[in-house]
Amino acid sequence: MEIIAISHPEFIPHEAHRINALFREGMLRLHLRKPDGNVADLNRLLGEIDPEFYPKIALHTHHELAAQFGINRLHFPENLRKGTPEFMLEKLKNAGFKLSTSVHDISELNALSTAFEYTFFGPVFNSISKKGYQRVIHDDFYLKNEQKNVKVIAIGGIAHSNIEKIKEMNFDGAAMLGAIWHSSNFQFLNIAGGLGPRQLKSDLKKIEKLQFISSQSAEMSHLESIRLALEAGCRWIQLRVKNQEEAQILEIATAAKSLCDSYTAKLIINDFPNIARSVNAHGLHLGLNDMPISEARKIVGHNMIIGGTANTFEDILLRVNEGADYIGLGPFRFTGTKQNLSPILGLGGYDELMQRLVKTNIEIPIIAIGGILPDDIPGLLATGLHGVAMSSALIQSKEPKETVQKLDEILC
Ligand SMILES: Cc1ncc(COP(=O)(O)OP(=O)(O)O)c(N)n1
Ligand SMILES: Cc1ncsc1CCOP(=O)(O)O
Ligand SMILES: [Mg+2]
Repeated sequence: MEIIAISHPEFIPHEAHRINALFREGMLRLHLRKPDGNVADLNRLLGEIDPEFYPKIALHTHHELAAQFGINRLHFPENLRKGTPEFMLEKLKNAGFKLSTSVHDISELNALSTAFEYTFFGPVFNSISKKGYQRVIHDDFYLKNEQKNVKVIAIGGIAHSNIEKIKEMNFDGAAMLGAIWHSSNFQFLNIAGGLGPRQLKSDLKKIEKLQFISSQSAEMSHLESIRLALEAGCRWIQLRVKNQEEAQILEIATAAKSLCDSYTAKLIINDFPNIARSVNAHGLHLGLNDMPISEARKIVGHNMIIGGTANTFEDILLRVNEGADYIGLGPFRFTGTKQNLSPILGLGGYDELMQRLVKTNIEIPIIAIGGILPDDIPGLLATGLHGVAMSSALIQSKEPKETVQKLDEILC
């Protein structure tokens, strides 16, 4: 659940100072919306905002200021969107701009260009700041995943007290205006209800550092391997069932979900978006030969983690563009757990790829996978990656609890 702030529509006293303070308190994104503001006043305000926050600002008007301030987020209000040809939006996206827009008619949501990262939709409640701006949905409204082409952020009358309702309605985030600027308390974390935006996002999309991959053998079923990992202390589990009917996998997934729930562990389903959705899993993992991530999003929604496999730098770029939340990069070395392995990367391969990511400013959690042993982890972490996924090393460990404890210490 993302919380986005929208500026006061007029220029207000000490505005830059307030904006800087809100960013320092944890605000992640500000939409600078001054519908009647002239370019000189907007220029002055931007000049007074701390440049470290420019990457978190989206411009609603006077997009020509973006280059001068190094701003890469552009918002297209409804009329501007309708007057901008698709090729222009694509061109901006390909040039590295993050685009957003606003929609007021729900039927337009699933026809939106995927050049947009997200859209505002509303008013979902009666507006706090705009008198007479009445809500367009009812209390029992539910936004179906099939209705969305891009992330949908609720707008209009959003306050701390109704954020839970917004989550229940299946919005991907909420945009606040009146609750911020009409509040006597300018502490952003208080306004968002003690749930800072970082925390709200991290609750749902936090990427853990140790993922256990289930496996089946003559001695152990998938569910038994998952129980072993949970008992050992692992709290991020991937159910990876091969060569079984989907109906049977759904049955195993349902049992895996309640097992994980009883240990407050997160469950990722490998390969099957519909099963991930049916069992309300925490996430889904897709390989390069599985359904594209952008298509799977339409099934599982934007609140579910989707991991994508990569073996090369080009694969990583593809996964990032598709909207993956983490990358399973591998294999590190040969493993019998998976058939048809991609080329082995070894430590040198990870080192090279991680350096290329830093050089190109790409930030996405990278999870190493494939034949990893506990002693490999310090070297892997030194390349800058986020965590590891393991199967056989945990299943074959003589003391799984001690092994997970040791891994947690290294990975924390
Ligand atoms: C964390 C993680 N990374 C990579 C994979 C491999 O996925 P894929 O390439 O689709 O191969 P299969 O696992 O489906 O055989 C993964 N499962 N998890
Ligand atoms: C699913 C997968 N993808 C690449 S290697 C691998 C298997 C990981 O298991 P192990 O840790 O036993 O090698
Ligand atoms: Mg797969």
